[in-house]
Amino acid sequence: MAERARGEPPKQRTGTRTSRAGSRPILPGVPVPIPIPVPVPVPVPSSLAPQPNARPAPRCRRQWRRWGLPQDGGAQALRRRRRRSGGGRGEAMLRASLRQVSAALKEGQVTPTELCHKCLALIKSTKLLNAYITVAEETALKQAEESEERYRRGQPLGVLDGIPVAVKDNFNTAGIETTCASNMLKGYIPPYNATVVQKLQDQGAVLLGKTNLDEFAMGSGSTDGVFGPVRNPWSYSRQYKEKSAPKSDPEHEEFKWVITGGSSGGSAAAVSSFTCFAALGSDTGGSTRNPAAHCGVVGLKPTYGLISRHGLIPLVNSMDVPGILTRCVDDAAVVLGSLAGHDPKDSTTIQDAFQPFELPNMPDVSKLCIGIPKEYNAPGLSSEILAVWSKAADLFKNAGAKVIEVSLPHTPYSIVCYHVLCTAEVASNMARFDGLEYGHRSDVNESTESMYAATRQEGFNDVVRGRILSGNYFLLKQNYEDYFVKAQKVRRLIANDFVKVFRSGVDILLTPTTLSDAVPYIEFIKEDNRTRSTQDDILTQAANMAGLPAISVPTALSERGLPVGLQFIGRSFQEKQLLTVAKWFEKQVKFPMIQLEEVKGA
Ligand SMILES: NC(=O)C[C@H](N)C(=O)O
Repeated sequence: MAERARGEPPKQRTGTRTSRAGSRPILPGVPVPIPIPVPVPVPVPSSLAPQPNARPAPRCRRQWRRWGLPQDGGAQALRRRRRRSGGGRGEAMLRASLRQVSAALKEGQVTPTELCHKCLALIKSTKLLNAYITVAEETALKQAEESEERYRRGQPLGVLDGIPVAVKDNFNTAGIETTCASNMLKGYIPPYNATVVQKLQDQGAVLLGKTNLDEFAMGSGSTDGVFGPVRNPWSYSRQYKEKSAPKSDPEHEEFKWVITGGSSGGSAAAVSSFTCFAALGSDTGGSTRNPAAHCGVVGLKPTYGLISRHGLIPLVNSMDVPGILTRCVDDAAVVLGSLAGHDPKDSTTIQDAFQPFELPNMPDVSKLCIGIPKEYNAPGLSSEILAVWSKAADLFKNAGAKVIEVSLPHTPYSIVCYHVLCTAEVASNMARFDGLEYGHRSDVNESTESMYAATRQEGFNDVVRGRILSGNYFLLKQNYEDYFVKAQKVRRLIANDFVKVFRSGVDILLTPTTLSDAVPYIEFIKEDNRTRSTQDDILTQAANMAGLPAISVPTALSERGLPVGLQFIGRSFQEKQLLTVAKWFEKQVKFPMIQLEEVKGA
């Protein structure tokens, strides 16, 4: 039976409603004006050093050390790492990439059970991060033993055989509690696996547990779940502590830590803190890419329809996709290969079988056209992120790619449009939680109506109830045309913007993922985090409304010593091209991983 690791209860939010920009409240229904981009001179973060000759980075020991990328499938490099780290079996493995650890498992350098024990121990010692809601220790060890048996007997192996993974707690897992971080579903043990969970297990993955999130994935902070907020592992990094952790704030000592972003913050923190090698998130308006950017990991949102949603507890059916969080782009390609393809249980999935692909070792971007959408220089974008973005564009130019400014003119409407469509679908999706079919049922029983009302009052937090209220308002007969139908039309315009740009010859769009680096929790709860969340999604929502694939790649460390990610958006079902460009970029920027010792001290 699954054992739970839970954090403190959510803290009360206080304070006034202001936007991140500090001055510009964003009201539903009011389109956001786009400012003329003003170039601001800012220091270039050192981890994004200019690369005048954009040759692919040499595949040398130094590069491997920084990135942990495999040179020989990874086994040889892992042996070296183990020697350097004093020979601790498993310990050095934790920082390895999924591909490296897979090679090490095949070479017998480590066994699935050793690896599983190491991950479980690290989950315990990093409990403060609150990344996991449920740690499925028994199930994980059983799966690891089964995998070990397959290795021992020389049986056919899956691509993820013996590799510890984690899954966001809004995917159904047979026999393991699935809560959506909500009182409504506490204690719910699904009788079946989501298709993606089943596919992970079919490939031999070891499921360590279920990761924390905002209630029903509504939010961009991972602060709004019933099991408490998730802490960003980078809060404990040397860089952050030296550069910006508030020095004296005894009253709020425990809130120096920064948020992970969300809503898949638990998954991002789990991958970033080395407790698993890959994790599933979900992405409806940016919930995989946003926390990936804040936690310094790769976050892939695939094309809508490429991966089955069956068993993912729905938020916005027309936009939800399972997301993939890994430590490098190559790993994201491996996980994508094991999840993608038609599912008879989800009629929105592609009909064709998906051909898993390997990314080229030396990606070449010199023949590509990279589009820089000017509207993504949105209100509230920090000057530091603007600088990282423009530096990244220079990298592509220096590599011989054509880099042009493009316009996606309807982007400013995406927040409003998303708000109407999201809440309308939320209102309809949440109707099933009525105290009869699933989850919580109130003791109030004077009448059916009072039971319904009390169940939903006790079961949902105010973010969820707020969205249900807005959604029902937009769906009222007298409002439907003015809001829902109009938003559908705007969604089409937003999608058409992308079509036009890609038809004009642009291969990939390059944008920031978030408006700023992660903020301390204490600051986050002082402001109205819903306004902040809404704003934060402006750079990611449009890809969901257009159904396009997008990936956030960790790029630089901010002045405060926190990760900054950039986003690439590709054409529908062109994941191979998208990931190839992302891999090239990843090799150029050499983003530093956090140290295992720093995380352990969390
Ligand atoms: N899962 C998501 O992408 C949700 C999105 N951040 C929202 O609050 O609607």
